[in-house]
Order: sequence, then C-alpha cells, then structure tokens
Amino acid sequence: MTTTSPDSKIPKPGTSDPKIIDGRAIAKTLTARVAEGVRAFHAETGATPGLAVVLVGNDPASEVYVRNKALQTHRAGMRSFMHMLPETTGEAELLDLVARLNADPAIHGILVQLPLPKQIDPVRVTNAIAPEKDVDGLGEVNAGRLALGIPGIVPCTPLGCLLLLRSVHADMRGKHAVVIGASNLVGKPMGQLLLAENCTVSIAHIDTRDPKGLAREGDILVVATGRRALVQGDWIRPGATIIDVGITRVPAADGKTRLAGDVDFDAAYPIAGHITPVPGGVGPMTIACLLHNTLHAAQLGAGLDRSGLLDDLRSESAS
Ligand SMILES: Nc1nc2c(c(=O)[nH]1)N[C@@H](CN(C=O)c1ccc(C(=O)N[C@@H](CCC(=O)O)C(=O)O)cc1)CN2
Repeated sequence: MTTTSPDSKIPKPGTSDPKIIDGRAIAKTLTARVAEGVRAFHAETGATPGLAVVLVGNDPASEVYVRNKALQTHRAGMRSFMHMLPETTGEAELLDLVARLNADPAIHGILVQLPLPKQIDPVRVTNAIAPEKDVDGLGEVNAGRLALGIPGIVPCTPLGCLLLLRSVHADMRGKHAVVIGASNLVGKPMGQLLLAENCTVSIAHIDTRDPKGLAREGDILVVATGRRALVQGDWIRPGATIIDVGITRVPAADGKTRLAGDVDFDAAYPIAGHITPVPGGVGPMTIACLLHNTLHAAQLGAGLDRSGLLDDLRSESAS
C-alpha cells in the first residue's frame, strides 16, 4: 500500500497552494472532456473507442498501472481489452498478438506496458503496432512525426508534462528548458515538445559533464531519470518551474511504502516558482493522456479530427 510520508512537507494536491501544479485536478478535467468526446463519438458513429493493454510478466508496479488504465478506460465510457501474458512469453508470441490487435476493428488503441522482460526487444514490439493505433506514440512513425512537427500521436507522459507546463505558462517562447534524462519514453519526446513551444532546449544524459550546472540554467526543469531525489535545491534556478517525472517506491517508517520523485521536494519547494508533487503530479496525467490519445485515434480512424481538446486546458491563471 502507498502512503504519503507523515513528516514530508509536501502539501497535498488540491490544497490550492499556487506553487503546486496539481496533476490530479488537471487530469480529472482532461478525463471528463475525453468522456464527453466519447459520448459525442458514439452519437456520431455508433462505435465505442477500444483500448488494448498488454502486460508481459508480473512486475507489481506495472500491474497497478495497467489495472488503473483499464478502470479509467471504462470510466471514460470506452472499451478495455486486457492481455496478461506470462514472464516467459517470447517475442514472436507477443508480435503475433500485436498483429491480431492491429487487425481487430473494435480496437482503436494498443499499448504494450514497459518495461518488457529481457528476451523481448521493446523497439521491435512498439514498431509492430500500427501507427494509427500506437496510442503510446513510441513507434518510429509517430516519433518521426513529432521530430518533424507533423501531427501524430504524442507519447503520454511528455504530453502530460506539457499540459502541466501550459497550466502555468501561457507562453514558453524563449525560455530555457532543461530536460534531465534522454529516454525514448520521456526525455527525447519531451525535448521535441518543448522545441515546438519555441523553448531553447538542453537535454542532459548519463555522460553530461555538469548536469547540476545545466539544471541551474533552466527556467523550466523536467526531470526523468528514475534516480530518487537526484535533484537537490542547489540544482534549481530561483523561480523555475519543476516537473518531476520520477516515481520510486521507498520504504516508509510505518513498514508500508511511499512514492518519491527524482526531485527532493522539500529542498526544491522554497526555491521553485512552480513544482509538481509525487504522487499527484505527472502520474495521473499519463493515464489521462492515454485516454485522450485513444479517443483521438478512434476519431482519426473514423475520419473525424477533433484534437482541440488539449487546447482548452490552458489555465486562465497561466502567465
Ligand atoms: N507503454 C508504457 N509503459 C510505461 C509508461 C507509458 O507511458 N507507456 N509509463 C510508465 C508508467 N505509467 C504508465 O504506464 C504510469 C506511472 C504512474 C502513474 C500514476 O498514476 N502514478 C500515481 C501514483 C500511483 C500509485 O499509487 O502507484 C501518481 O504519481 O500520483 C500512472 C501511469 C512506465 N511504463
């Protein structure tokens, strides 16, 4: 079970601290708009968007994420198709399932939960998903479209981070955005999205000589390394906006576990202008954006293009 540490200074999301970017609240608004869009889609086409989620193995965190994805897919009025495969599944077997899902007209979106067991190449699998059903946006077609600035499906976590940033920045033009972490899942697509906002973008990775010095230059700092509390107060430019993508389960004093981010929240909070908490920041946005991408894929498949949902999420308070 997950709890918040009793001695943490992290204010609870929803307590209306203007410094805290409340991912749960923004995700709730997006999810409600997706549900409205699903009803309209059904009224117009008679069809219901369907999402297939594939989990290979029994990683406990992945099991929680896929269960939440199925639950929220149902709540948004869409159909959910779960495929739970054993840890020993071979790549050919998984590719065979992906091919069947590609051919199934009831399925508009396909997501293969990451990480995959070591005998399976994640790049080969994500590239096997039909680009129009690739709601994770991780295949080479959608990744290429993002890099070229052509409309496509955008990966869920970076898209969620962008929406959180837009809730506090009406215009990001000219800001120096520093991304710590260069993964295909978050860091690289995040860099592309920030570039599309006309930010000056730096991406730090494992061989970057002075990540702390680079981070201190950032008006915007997005941290996605999987290294708990890597970013301390002296990594942060005063007034910067901090987006913490990290989620690590750590033992808590009461014998349970709690979630911690890549940013030391208590050290960063007094220095930052705006900051996301963990939990309650980026995580809920990942699932809300998955629902958005599934509806969007269904709309495109039916010849309807209604991608305007996201633009409505700009906050009136953004400056
Ligand atoms: N194919 C993919 N695999 C993975 C992705 C992805 O986008 N596509 N992202 C991550 C995990 N992830 C979604 O799959 C994810 C992570 C966290 C949350 C979330 O809601 N977190 C909550 C806390 C939930 C809890 O109590 O555990 C929060 O931060 O508030 C949702 C989805 C890796 N794999």
